[in-house]
Amino acid sequence: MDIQDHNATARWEALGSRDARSRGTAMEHISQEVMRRVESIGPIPATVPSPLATAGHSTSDLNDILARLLMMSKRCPFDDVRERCVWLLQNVQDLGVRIPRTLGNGPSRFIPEKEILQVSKVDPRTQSIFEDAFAALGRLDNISLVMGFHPQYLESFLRTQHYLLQMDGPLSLHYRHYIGIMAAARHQCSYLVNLHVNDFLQVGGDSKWLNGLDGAPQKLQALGELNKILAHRPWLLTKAHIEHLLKAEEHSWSLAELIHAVVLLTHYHSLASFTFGCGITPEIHSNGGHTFRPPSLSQYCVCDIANGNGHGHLEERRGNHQVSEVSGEVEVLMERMKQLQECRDEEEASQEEMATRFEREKTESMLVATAEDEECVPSRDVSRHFEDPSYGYKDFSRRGEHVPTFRVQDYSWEDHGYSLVNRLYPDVGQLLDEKFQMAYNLTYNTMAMHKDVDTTMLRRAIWNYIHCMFGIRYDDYDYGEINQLLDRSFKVYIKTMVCSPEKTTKRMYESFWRQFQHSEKVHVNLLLMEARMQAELLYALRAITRYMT
Ligand SMILES: CC(C)C[C@H](N)C(=O)O
Repeated sequence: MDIQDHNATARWEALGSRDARSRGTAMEHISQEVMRRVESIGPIPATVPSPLATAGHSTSDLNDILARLLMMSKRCPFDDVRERCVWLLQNVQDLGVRIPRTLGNGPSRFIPEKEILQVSKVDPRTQSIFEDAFAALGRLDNISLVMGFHPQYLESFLRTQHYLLQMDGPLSLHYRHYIGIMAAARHQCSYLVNLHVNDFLQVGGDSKWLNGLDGAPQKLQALGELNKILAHRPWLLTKAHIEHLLKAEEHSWSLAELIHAVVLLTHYHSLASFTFGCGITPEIHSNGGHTFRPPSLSQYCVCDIANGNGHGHLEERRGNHQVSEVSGEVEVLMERMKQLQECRDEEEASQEEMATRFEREKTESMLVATAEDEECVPSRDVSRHFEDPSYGYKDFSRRGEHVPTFRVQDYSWEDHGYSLVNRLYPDVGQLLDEKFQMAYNLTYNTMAMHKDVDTTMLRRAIWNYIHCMFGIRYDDYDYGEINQLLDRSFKVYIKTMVCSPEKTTKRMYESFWRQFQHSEKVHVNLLLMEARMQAELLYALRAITRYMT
């Protein structure tokens, strides 16, 4: 059974059906084919180092199937399918074939697996969100599992993503996934690149395009420039860039197509931020998610070690020591919030003073160092084909760069961006708006162990700080608050995660907000991701509006 084979694919997809009978039939077919395939290879003693290597070409298909079964046995939200997959893997193993096991410890390198929701133990609402996600894409990915800390948000996120990728829209399906690949590759996010390479091939995309942007149609090649600017310096976008895409004679984009592309690009840039910010691990069934080797070998991935992520235990121990040093951190922060609240009512700074505070914060944010100097291991996956040597990442260091100020009074999401998107790509403006609001307003009124706290001020500071890094200014916000509420290590994390997400390390994740819950750090990631997406969108939409008028 070839995994790309159409019938086979349909059968895997049927495992996501809500109807238990269809799932049962699909599972029956899969079981028979797996067993047939195993028998055709013949019983292989488990002592042979790579048991399937001797059996030639067909083994890689079998390996893929086994990896997929392993993924299903852990991640399928339907109990019956999970149980059958475990049973099937056991049977295959009994025949003397080595089955894969998962590498790593769950969906995130930063968050212990036991703290993340288990598909088998969720409340009914989350269960149904997981089932929908599974039915739509035939998987429940690690991103969704980690977002599962915030089911309300997850629902809105998945609804939007489903609409952008699978529902009626200006762009064809393979274009959508290809644009996702281009965007994720800008940040060397092999996790997202791998996911969408699979999807791209599944919807009939041409594998030649995967050799790099040169292999893709000119129309997509032309999007490369927009992709780069949006990802790294969106304030440089002008109407000339838009005109270039819309007026290219043969390979031109329609306005509606361009909006679709822009939304996809910004969605995947910011999702790459989330992926690195939460240390999302490779999916079980893709490269790096499982291994056929026995335990003890390949404990660490070389790249983890190089990134300072290989010393889990050591860091944990060190972490415990630090807890005593930082106790009180939350209380100090809460005290500051209280004071700011009180002062707010007293003094009003002048307009000039407010503008100066913004400029100061913006300039300072440029100077916050990311992990630029740390060695970064070049990734060896498909994303390297998309790199453009003329646009090295070093060039994108924002240190000391002048970013012009963008006044929300002149162009805002609510008054301008939203309606432009809705006009050209119906419903998407609405979906994005709901998602932004969801992220912006989400609160449980908690701060670490404290309950009944109004965290508005803190969440506002985070959102506005990200927009400030992009030069976006709200006239009525006092940027002096940011310095009171966000400390240095938090700013380093934010800057890295937003500007060069691939450089986020476990150490950075651990060194900010040490007393907060993991769910709160994921919450922070949602704010960062959505604020970044909105900032990029604002620049792109403003350029489009300027072109149109
Ligand atoms: C990001 C956190 C400060 C959010 C906080 N736990 C809340 O419920 O509002």
